[in-house]
Amino acid sequence: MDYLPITIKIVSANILIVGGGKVATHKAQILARFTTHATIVAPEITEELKALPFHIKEKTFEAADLDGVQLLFVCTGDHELNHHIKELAAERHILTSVCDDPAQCDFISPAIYRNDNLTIAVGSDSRDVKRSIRVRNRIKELIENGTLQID
Ligand SMILES: C[C@@]1(CC(=O)O)c2cc3[nH]c(cc4nc(cc5[nH]c(cc(n2)[C@H]1CCC(=O)O)[C@@](C)(CC(=O)O)[C@@H]5CCC(=O)O)C(CC(=O)O)=C4CCC(=O)O)c(CCC(=O)O)c3CC(=O)O
Ligand SMILES: NC(=O)C1=CN([C@@H]2O[C@H](COP(=O)(O)OP(=O)(O)OC[C@H]3O[C@@H](n4cnc5c(N)ncnc54)[C@H](O)[C@@H]3O)[C@@H](O)[C@H]2O)C=CC1
Repeated sequence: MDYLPITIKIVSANILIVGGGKVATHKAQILARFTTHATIVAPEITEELKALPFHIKEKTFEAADLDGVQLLFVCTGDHELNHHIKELAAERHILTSVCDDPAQCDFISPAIYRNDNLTIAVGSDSRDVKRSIRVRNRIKELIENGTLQID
């Protein structure tokens, strides 16, 4: 067990997503349910991502983009670049998640079901993300069809 499940107050945190493709978009869409305060940096950014209320920097990543960042999602499609960004972030003690390398993640994102203030977060210690999604979906279904009472 390498991961402690905690919930982090992010309302005024400086969050950066590097990458603007499919994965960055799904991370940003989930993040947008919790905050309007985040920055995206990538030379190519999807229209769905641009539609979110985040600060968009349409350019190649530079080390200076890490200035003041507290929580970092590294989501480019380039494995070597992701690794390099993680190293720069580690020097700056920034909590970092690397989308294509669980072993490099300081934190990992669970599959979330949220109902008002109740959050159910399912994780597999990064071992089996499809299982986490499956179990979250089952819990959601049981709650929404009334089989599992949460009140
Ligand atoms: C370790 C972790 C790190 C992290 O990203 O935090 C990680 C890593 C990887 N994911 C991969 C694949 C996919 N991940 C998703 C989706 C989600 N991934 C999420 C979490 C995590 N993913 C963390 C582990 C959590 C745990 O402990 O179980 C979710 C739950 C939460 C979120 O992203 O916020 C979110 C669901 C959101 C929702 O439904 O609400 C989909 C489906 C989709 O995209 O639709 C696919 C395609 C699957 C397919 O192949 O069908 C690959 C292989 C890439 C490859 O092989 O190329 C890696 C890398 C690897 O494992 O090596
Ligand atoms: N953690 C997760 O949940 C998942 C992770 N993955 C992994 O995520 C990785 C990314 O996949 P996609 O988003 O589909 O790739 P993609 O090709 O759609 O997007 C790549 C993004 O990286 C950006 N980029 C490239 N060079 C850059 C630079 N120098 N600076 C800043 N941004 C740069 C591009 O502009 C583009 O926006 C893959 O390696 C895949 O294995 C895939 C599915 C889910």
